Amino acid sequence: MTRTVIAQGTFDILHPGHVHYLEEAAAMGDELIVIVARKTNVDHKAKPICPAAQRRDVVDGLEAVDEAILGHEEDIFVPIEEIDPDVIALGHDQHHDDDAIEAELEARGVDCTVERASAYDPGDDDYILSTRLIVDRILERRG
Ligand SMILES: Cc1cc2nc3c(=O)[nH]c(=O)nc-3n(C[C@H](O)[C@H](O)[C@H](O)COP(=O)(O)O)c2cc1C
Ligand SMILES: Nc1ncnc2c1ncn2[C@@H]1O[C@H](COP(=O)(O)OP(=O)(O)OP(=O)(O)O)[C@@H](O)[C@H]1O
Repeated sequence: MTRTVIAQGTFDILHPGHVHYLEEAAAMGDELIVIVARKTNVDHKAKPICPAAQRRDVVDGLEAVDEAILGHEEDIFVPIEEIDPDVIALGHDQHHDDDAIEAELEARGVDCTVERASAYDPGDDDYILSTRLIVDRILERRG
């Protein structure tokens, strides 16, 4: 049986931290589906610069990813119910609470484990491993 893994995030300006996260998530199963967040659901930080369809298309092009889809606008558990995954891979710094997600999955009858991916360590202090920090650097150098 195919073991399906879900990863999720904004993926506005891609960097090697994203690649690491998605490769680690893919290694948790046989198939990786990525849910790309809608702008309306990005409310804990600055809104993404790139349109949702563009962010989805770039993530979809990564080797580790079998399919990238746009998230639901209102209820983030609707795609999860439809896909019925075996694993949800949370990013190392994703603000979601593991226990709260597990409780919601149980309430909706989705039998799925929740795992945390690790932070990427490239062994090089020059790497910029955050969309926000890339934007800050652009403004500093080109603004
Ligand atoms: C299990 C799970 C499912 C999600 N599904 C959706 C979704 O359907 N639509 C959406 O806009 N955001 C969804 N999100 C939320 C975003 O992927 C994301 O966590 C947040 O909006 C952006 O923050 P981040 O990039 O810092 O993680 C989901 C998050 C989790 C943990
Ligand atoms: N350096 C990193 N190492 C491992 N995973 C990462 C790293 N950066 C981002 N991720 C993961 O990639 C997913 C999507 O990240 P997101 O789109 O929020 O980018 P971000 O660079 O963390 O954004 P920002 O810095 O603007 O908050 C999240 O699950 C996040 O944990």
